[in-house]
Amino acid sequence: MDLEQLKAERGTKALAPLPITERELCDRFEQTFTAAVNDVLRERGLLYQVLPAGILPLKDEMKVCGIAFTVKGSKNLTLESEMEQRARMLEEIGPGSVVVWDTSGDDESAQWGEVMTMASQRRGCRGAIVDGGVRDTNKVLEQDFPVFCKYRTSNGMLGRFRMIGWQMPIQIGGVFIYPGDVVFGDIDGVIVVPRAMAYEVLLKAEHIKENEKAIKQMVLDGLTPTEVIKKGGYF
Ligand SMILES: O=C([O-])CC(=O)C(=O)O
Ligand SMILES: [Mg+2]
Repeated sequence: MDLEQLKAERGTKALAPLPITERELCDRFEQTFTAAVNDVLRERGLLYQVLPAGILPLKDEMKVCGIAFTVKGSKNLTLESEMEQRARMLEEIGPGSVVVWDTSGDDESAQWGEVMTMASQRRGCRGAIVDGGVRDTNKVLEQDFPVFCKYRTSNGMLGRFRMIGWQMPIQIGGVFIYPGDVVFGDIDGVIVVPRAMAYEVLLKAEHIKENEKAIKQMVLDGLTPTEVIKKGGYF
């Protein structure tokens, strides 16, 4: 076993350079849709980039793309320095990020709420994706901040759950997420695009969006599904 090789593979990698700014990249992804991005990743043989289907937006209209700021935690009854630790995490969130929570499968606590929304939004955060819970839901909704979660609960995480760390590799369902990856969520759920291929995937997703306009026009023009396929269309 080559431990050094494994460490290099799993460790936090230097961020792969992008040919456009992160902001433009994420804004342009948000003009596409997750199904298009999914089709591009499928062509590359990446079939498992989607977070578990139960992680959905608080509102159907919510859409977010951002740079993954990863957080990991688990059920834990200890309280010592929990608030200070959480404050440190929130203060490290950078502009353009989306906070992504690996909760080790938690099913009872809220890892996100009203005040965390306010604090992270002030730091330029674009949204939060939680494989866990959200509370203060009405107050989060008022802030027009996209949040994707598995459930809603009044259970604050203090004394029930705590962070193990942040900006580390995480795993949600079968998906590995590294800090700096591109995460994109809409009404169909959340997909993770490895950073090194993000620009290329964006261009292809934009192409799919354009191409599907022509396919939809064929259907509107009265072509049968068989005729659509013969003309290069698909569903
Ligand atoms: O500790 C929590 O559960 C989060 C919370 O209520 C908030 O951010 O307002
Ligand atoms: Mg609160």
